[in-house]
Amino acid sequence: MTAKIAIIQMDIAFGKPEINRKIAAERIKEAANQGAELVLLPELWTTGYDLENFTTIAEDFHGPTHTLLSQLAQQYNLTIMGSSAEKNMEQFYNTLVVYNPQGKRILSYRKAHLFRLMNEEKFLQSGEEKGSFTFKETPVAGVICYDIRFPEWIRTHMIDGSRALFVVAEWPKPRVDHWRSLLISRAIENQCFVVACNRVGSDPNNTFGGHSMVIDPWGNVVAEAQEQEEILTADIDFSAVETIREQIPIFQDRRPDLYE
Ligand SMILES: NC(=O)CCC(=O)C(=O)O
Repeated sequence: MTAKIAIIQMDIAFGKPEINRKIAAERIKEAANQGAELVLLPELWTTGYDLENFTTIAEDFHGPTHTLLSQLAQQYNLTIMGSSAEKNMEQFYNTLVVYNPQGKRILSYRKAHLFRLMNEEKFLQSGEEKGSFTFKETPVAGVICYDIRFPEWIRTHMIDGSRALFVVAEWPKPRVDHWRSLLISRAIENQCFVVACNRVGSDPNNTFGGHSMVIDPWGNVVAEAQEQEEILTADIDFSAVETIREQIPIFQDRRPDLYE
């Protein structure tokens, strides 16, 4: 099973969902014209880290961001994913959603590991559920930014059979070497594709590093953006995962009796 993936590496207008929705809709159209079947938007792509204003700009699943994603997914026959500010019963979450080509929301994954350096724990609740879903009949998973520093969390998704890990992020430029190394490590140790979308530009507190990437299950970087806005595309062939898992059968050779 093969798929064309598009990563929308974009700047984000701080606390301005309407502007971000307009720009993202244009980029999604461009990606669709390039033949993309799955489009990845960054972490908190509608608001950025304007956490203090989440009381007014966060949305439930009936809000304009979700209506737009559902409509665009159907219009362009695409799967679309990205995280945004979720409001639920006066609680707030950083939530990754996936809309399928029928416009149905098939995943809502709340970020499990909140990042203190960007004050998430002061404003947000963390999630408890995994980010597993199915894309083109293939089990895959999605997580959010800081989550990639927790290999044990990623492994729980891979033990369930995932063939690809999708990551959305707002990862600051000073740690972009960590971003690259962590993503490559997650691909090698889990023998899966890693498809990762970071933002570019700045907010009042950080400058973000870009370097969105597609990595194959051997750990080769098959596509990588630089530090400007860009639509990065790649074709991925999920059968490569089986080939590598047969060559070095780590999932058979694990010793959970020693470490679980
Ligand atoms: N938005 C985030 O979770 C950032 C994570 C990060 O920068 C890190 O170094 O980890």
